[in-house]
Amino acid sequence: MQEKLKQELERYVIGVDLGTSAVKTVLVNRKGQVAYETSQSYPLHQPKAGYSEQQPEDWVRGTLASLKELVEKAGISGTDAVDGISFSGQMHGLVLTDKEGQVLRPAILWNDTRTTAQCRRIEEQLGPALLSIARNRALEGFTLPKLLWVQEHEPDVLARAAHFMLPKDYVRYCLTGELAMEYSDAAGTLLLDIANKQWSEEIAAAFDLPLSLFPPLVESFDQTGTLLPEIAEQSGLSSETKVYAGGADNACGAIGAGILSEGRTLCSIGTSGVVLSYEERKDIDVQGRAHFFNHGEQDAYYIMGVTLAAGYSLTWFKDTFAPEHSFDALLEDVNSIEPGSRGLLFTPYIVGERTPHPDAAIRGSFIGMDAGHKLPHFTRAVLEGITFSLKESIDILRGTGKTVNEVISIGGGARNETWLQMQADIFNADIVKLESEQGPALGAAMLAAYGSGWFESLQACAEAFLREAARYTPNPERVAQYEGLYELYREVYLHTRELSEQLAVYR
Ligand SMILES: Nc1ncnc2c1ncn2[C@@H]1O[C@H](COP(=O)(O)OP(=O)(O)O)[C@@H](O)[C@H]1O
Ligand SMILES: O=C(CO)[C@@H](O)[C@H](O)COP(=O)(O)O
Repeated sequence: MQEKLKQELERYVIGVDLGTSAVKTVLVNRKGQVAYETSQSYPLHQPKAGYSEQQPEDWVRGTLASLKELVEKAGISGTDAVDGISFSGQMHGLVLTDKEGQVLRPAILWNDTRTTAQCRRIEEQLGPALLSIARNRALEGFTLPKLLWVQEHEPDVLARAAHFMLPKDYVRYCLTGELAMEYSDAAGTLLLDIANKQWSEEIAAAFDLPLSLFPPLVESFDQTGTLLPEIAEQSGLSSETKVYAGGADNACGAIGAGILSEGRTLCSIGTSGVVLSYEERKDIDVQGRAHFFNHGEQDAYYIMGVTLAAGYSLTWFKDTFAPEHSFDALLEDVNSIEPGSRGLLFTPYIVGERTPHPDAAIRGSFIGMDAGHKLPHFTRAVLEGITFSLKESIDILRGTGKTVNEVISIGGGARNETWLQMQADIFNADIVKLESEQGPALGAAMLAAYGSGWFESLQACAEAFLREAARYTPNPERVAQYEGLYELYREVYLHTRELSEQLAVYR
C-alpha cells in the first residue's frame, strides 16, 4: 500500500511560465506540491523609446535550459515520471514566422507602445464592431495593432509571414512541431470573436489579413502533441511526454489561485498589476472599461483591469532612489507611517496606463511633497498609489454587479504583510494569501494535471492543490481614511493628463 502511494505521488506534471523577465518551470506532484522549480532569465530590448522586444529564440533556449535543470535536480532524467507539460505565457506579444517556422523579426511585446496610430485606425475602421466582436478596446499592447504596425512599416516581413503566434505558442511549437493557439491567449489579439470562440473573419478582412496567418484554435487543456525527439534528448524528458496547450499568464494565474467560479477575484502584483474576476456570462457588456477575455476553463471568461507598472513602479523607485536596499529593507519602516504617507500621493503611470485610463501618454507623479518627508514616506506613497490604481479596477468589477469581499493576492506584492493589509484596507475586502505563491506556473501545471486526467475538472484540481496560508481583514478606521485619500488620488489623473501630453515632447 505504502509503495503504491509512493509511486502515485512520484508522478509529476510540469508548468512552464514564460514571463517577461524570465521563464520559470515547476515540477508538481499529485498533491499539488512544488517539488522543484528553476528559472532562466533573458534580455528585454528597447531599441527606441516606447519599443519593447525580445528574441523568441531566447525564450526557447531559456525554456530548454530551465527544463534540463529541473529534470536533473529532480533526478528524473530518462524516466517517464512526467505525465504532462503545459504553459503560461506573457500575453499579446507578436511572433511572425515563415513557412519553415523561422522567426522573421524580434517579437513585439505587450508593453511596447509604438502602436497608438494603429489603435486609432482600428477604432475608426471597425467602429462598434470592435467591442461587439473582440469585446475589448484597441490598446497599444494588444496584438492586432502590432500586426498593423508591421504591415505599414515592414510590409516585406508580413509578406513573407506564414503564421503569427503568441510567445508561449511559439515555444510550444518549437518543442512539439505542432501549431496551435488557445482561446485565453487568442482573446488578447483583438482578432478573436470572443463569445463564439472563432477567428473573426470580419476583423481579418477589414485589415487584409489572410486567415492562413492564424493558427488553429484549441482549448487550454487540449493535448497539442508530444516532445520532439531532439527536445526530449536535450531536456532529459521522454519523447512520449504529452504537451497541453496552456493559457495566457493571467488566465493561468487565475487557475493557480482557484478563480474558477463566480464571485472569485484575484489581485496579482507582479511587474504589471492585475485585478480579475471570474465571469460566466459571455454576453456581459463592460463597454471596454476593462478587459474581457476567455478563461482557461472551458466556456468561462474573466473581467480584468491592468495597472501597467505595479511592481515595476516599486522596482523603479527602489533602483532609482534606494538601490542599496533589498525590497524587505526598503519596506521595513512603512508600517510605522499612517495612511496617506503624511499628505503624499503617488500615481503609478510611469510607462502610461491601461485601466481605468487607456492612456499611453500619461506619466506618474508625486503630489504633496513636504520638507518633512523621508524615504519611508515616499515608499509608502508608492505602495498606496499602486494599490489605489488596482482599487479603480475593483470598482469596475463592483460596477458590473459583482460582490468583491474576498480577494486572493499573488505575485511579488503578496510577499509583504504591510502591503497585504493595505490591500485589505484600500479594497475593503478580505485578502487571502495562498500557501503556494507559484501563480501562473502552478496554473499551467494544473492544466497539464487536468489534461492528463488526474482530475475530473480544474475545480477539483484546485480543491486538491490550493490551501489558504493567511487572511487579512479590513480595519474599519483605515478603510474610512483610505476612502477620502482615494477620492484625492482619482483627481490626480484629471489634473496631470494635459501636463503629461505637453511634457511628452521633452521625453
Ligand atoms: N519582498 C518583496 N516585498 C514586496 N514586493 C516585492 C518583494 N519582492 C519583489 N516585490 C515586487 O514584486 C515584483 C515582482 O513580482 P513577480 O510576481 O515576481 O513579477 P513577474 O512575474 O512580473 O516578474 C517586483 O517588481 C517588486 O516590485
Ligand atoms: O499585458 C498583460 C495583460 O493584458 C500583462 O499581464 C502581460 O500578460 C505580462 O505580464 P507580467 O506577468 O510579465 O507582468
